[in-house]
Amino acid sequence: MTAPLSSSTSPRIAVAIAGASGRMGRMLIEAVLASPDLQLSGALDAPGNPSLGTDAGAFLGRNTGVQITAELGQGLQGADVLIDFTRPEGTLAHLALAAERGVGVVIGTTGFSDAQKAQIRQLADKTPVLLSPNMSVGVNVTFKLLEMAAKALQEGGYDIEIVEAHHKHKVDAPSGTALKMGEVIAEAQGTQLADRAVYERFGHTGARVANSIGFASMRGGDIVGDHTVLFAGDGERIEISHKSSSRAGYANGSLRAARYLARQKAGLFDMYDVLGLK
Ligand SMILES: NC(=O)C1=CN([C@@H]2O[C@H](COP(=O)(O)OP(=O)(O)OC[C@H]3O[C@@H](n4cnc5c(N)ncnc54)[C@H](OP(=O)(O)O)[C@@H]3O)[C@@H](O)[C@H]2O)C=CC1
Ligand SMILES: O=C(O)C1=N[C@H](C(=O)O)C[C@H](O)C1
Repeated sequence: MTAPLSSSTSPRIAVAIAGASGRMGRMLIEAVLASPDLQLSGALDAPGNPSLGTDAGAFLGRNTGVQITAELGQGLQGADVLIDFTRPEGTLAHLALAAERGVGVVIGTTGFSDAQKAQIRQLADKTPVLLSPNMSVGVNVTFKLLEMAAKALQEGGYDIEIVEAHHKHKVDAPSGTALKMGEVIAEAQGTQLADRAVYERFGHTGARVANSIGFASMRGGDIVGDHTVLFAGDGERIEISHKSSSRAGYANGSLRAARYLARQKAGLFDMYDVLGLK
């Protein structure tokens, strides 16, 4: 299963990647292959994907000996941890088999419904699962800054707006990160995002609803991921922004999450656990 490293007594962590030919899948394969403590054990992609049957390292001109497959059992063979950046329905199918086999799952996929999140929580009773809409260290530190700002700015009538921009291929809006920012802020103020979120404005909207949290999404070109939270008061405004210029931060965070999950028993975790921010 996992081959020992020649220079170390610890066995390498066997990592499978789902969404292997996607934007994140490729970043993750490259990052795993560059990590001496990790071993690529499997690569999954969607049925019908043109990459099926090819070597997972072919896009790098490398032969890894791991073929991309749509057969879940084969993709999870020998894995300690699966890292999944696909779509909600794919992730849930992967997680169901991983939970049966006790394989840990790092979930980067966004766009889950509340019912799908409940299924993830249930399956996390059987295997360690880490769910985070953003694996980058910087974004998770930004969540903490927002927690502090939301508490400090609760009085004084500060209006809160969350603006995000992503590449033209992104299929969900608002981004998972923007929604999480809204949840963090609402919770820090002792409220629920569902009671405050305004996702659309068009036409004669009337004046801004007091205490609402507004969302706006832009899509275009190759923007990796920008998020800004605006706290707009009378006579001043505060903006807290994070901008990703590369997907490497997401991949590196995911590998840290995989190393963390490999040491856990069943349960649901997030990047605060990995980064010690709880
Ligand atoms: N948490 C984080 O830090 C980050 C999260 N994301 C999220 O990760 C996800 C993937 O993003 P990205 O890599 O840009 O997307 P891509 O579209 O580039 O890649 C998705 C991959 O998953 C495959 N796939 C799609 N549907 C299924 C399915 N039902 N079962 C199995 N495989 C499937 C796709 O195959 P095919 O093309 O054949 O459909 C493709 O190979 C998104 O939800 C995105 O929001 C992205 C970046 C960072
Ligand atoms: O689809 C993307 O690209 C990204 N998705 C995540 C999200 O929805 O928040 C994370 C990051 O912003 C990139």
